[in-house]
Amino acid sequence: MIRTGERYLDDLRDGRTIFINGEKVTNHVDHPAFRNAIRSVAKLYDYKVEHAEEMAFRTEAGEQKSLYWQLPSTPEKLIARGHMSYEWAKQTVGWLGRSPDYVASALVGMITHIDLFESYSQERADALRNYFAYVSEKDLYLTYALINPQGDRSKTPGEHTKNIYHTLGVVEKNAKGIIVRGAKMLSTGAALADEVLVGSYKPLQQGVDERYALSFAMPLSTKGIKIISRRSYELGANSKDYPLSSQFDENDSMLYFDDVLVPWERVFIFEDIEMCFKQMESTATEVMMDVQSLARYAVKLHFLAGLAQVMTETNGVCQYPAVKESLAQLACYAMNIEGLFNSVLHCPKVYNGWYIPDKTQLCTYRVISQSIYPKVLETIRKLAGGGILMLPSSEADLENDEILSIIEKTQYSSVASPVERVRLMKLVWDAVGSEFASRHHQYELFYAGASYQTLGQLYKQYDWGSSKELVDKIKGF
Ligand SMILES: Cc1cc2nc3c(=O)[nH]c(=O)nc-3n(C[C@H](O)[C@H](O)[C@H](O)COP(=O)(O)OP(=O)(O)OC[C@H]3O[C@@H](n4cnc5c(N)ncnc54)[C@H](O)[C@@H]3O)c2cc1C
Repeated sequence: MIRTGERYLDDLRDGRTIFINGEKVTNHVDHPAFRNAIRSVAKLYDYKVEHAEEMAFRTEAGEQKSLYWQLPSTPEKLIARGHMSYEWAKQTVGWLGRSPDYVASALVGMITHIDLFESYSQERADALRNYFAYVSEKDLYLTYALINPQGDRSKTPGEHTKNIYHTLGVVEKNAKGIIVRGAKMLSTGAALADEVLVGSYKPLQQGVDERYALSFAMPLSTKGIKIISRRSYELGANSKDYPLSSQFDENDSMLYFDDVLVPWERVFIFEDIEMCFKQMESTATEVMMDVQSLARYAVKLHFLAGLAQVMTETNGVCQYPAVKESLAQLACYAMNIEGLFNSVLHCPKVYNGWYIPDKTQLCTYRVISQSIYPKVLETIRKLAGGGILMLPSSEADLENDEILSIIEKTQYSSVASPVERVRLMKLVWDAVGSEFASRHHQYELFYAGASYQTLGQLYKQYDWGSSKELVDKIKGF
């Protein structure tokens, strides 16, 4: 089936344990801290149903499924899923990092490498295959939690001797499954998704850290899973004052597992450090997710370039050569990423008959995206000047006749009305200066790993041999 927005909202009323602002929330779907972002996701589901021709496929059994569950058995299928992510990203103008196609793609990347899981354990591979069939059939929305809480980064989790369950680990195993306890650092979308996929992606030490070397998936409503939400940016955010925060705050939460039973049929890796590493490094997990990231990031950069252009038109500065250069720089960043997106879709590598995006190109994307984003923000801030602060405190000011009359006299633009100008500048602030914007800055810098990691991956992946051959060629003359 392909899920509708309504079905998603109904399913999400699952009684999960979620805390925010000192409160245990009972109905998070309608709670003012989460409800708008949840409805933005519901709209994505509806958009997909309305565009099922391009966003869904039929299985051999004739069943209709969302396109992000389709395995890339032909080059066209890889291209189609990339275009689907791009279309979806356009619906949120690139501000929802973890739309449901993100972690679904990670699972697809594991299934294309199911042989690796089979060589590790037939039972665990069967669990993964059955889980994939289940979530794709129900069209569930997954988040993931890979990274361990920082604690002391000079130590591995097992060396946190004051509390070895600071990090999520196994307490015991029994005939039914495993009992796990401890935290995962962040799970973006934990308030929005149905289930969480857990993995481990920080160095673990053989003989010390086996209890943390796990991968499994569970519904977020499972007894014992406690979702500790960060501050909500949509809470109290008027859509006119905060047009992005109020709709697309996808939330990041710490997940605490308070002695949670994970049945064996949901365990994909058990106490195996090498396999945890391979799950991310030797499958298509990351590269399949990265296709969604690239699509979203390209759309976001196009949006930001467009926003800067409209802002400079409104301020009457867009004709200055220096301003045009800054705008061209923004267009250049957007086109650079757009080009990489197209290249990734059209230059796959073949593995076991699957068309897999090229890892070197995607490692390059991660590095470039981290270095571009701060520059984009700085460019827009420099173009903005003080106009993004010379603004009424809130929409309420526009409803006060005395203040409105002053706003109408002072928010001058040759191309926009005073109120249009206020609304535009509020949008710019929400994109580059608000707490939501700041969180996005941090997201783009870290969601794919810290820069020492992304650069390290690219260093490992790059074809140094071919580069050196070029050097040898010229050395010979
Ligand atoms: C907004 C946001 C959303 C996120 N969502 C998710 C999510 O949904 N799921 C998930 O699993 N994770 C998520 N993350 C976590 C993200 O994957 C991590 O932030 C990232 O992997 C980096 O790990 P860290 O934060 O522990 O930083 P650390 O590893 O602690 O690194 C922080 C800094 O310390 C220094 N440093 C640390 N170790 C080294 C070293 N060995 N060598 C050199 N320098 C070092 C570097 O300066 C580095 O930038 C999210 C993060 C953010 C910011």
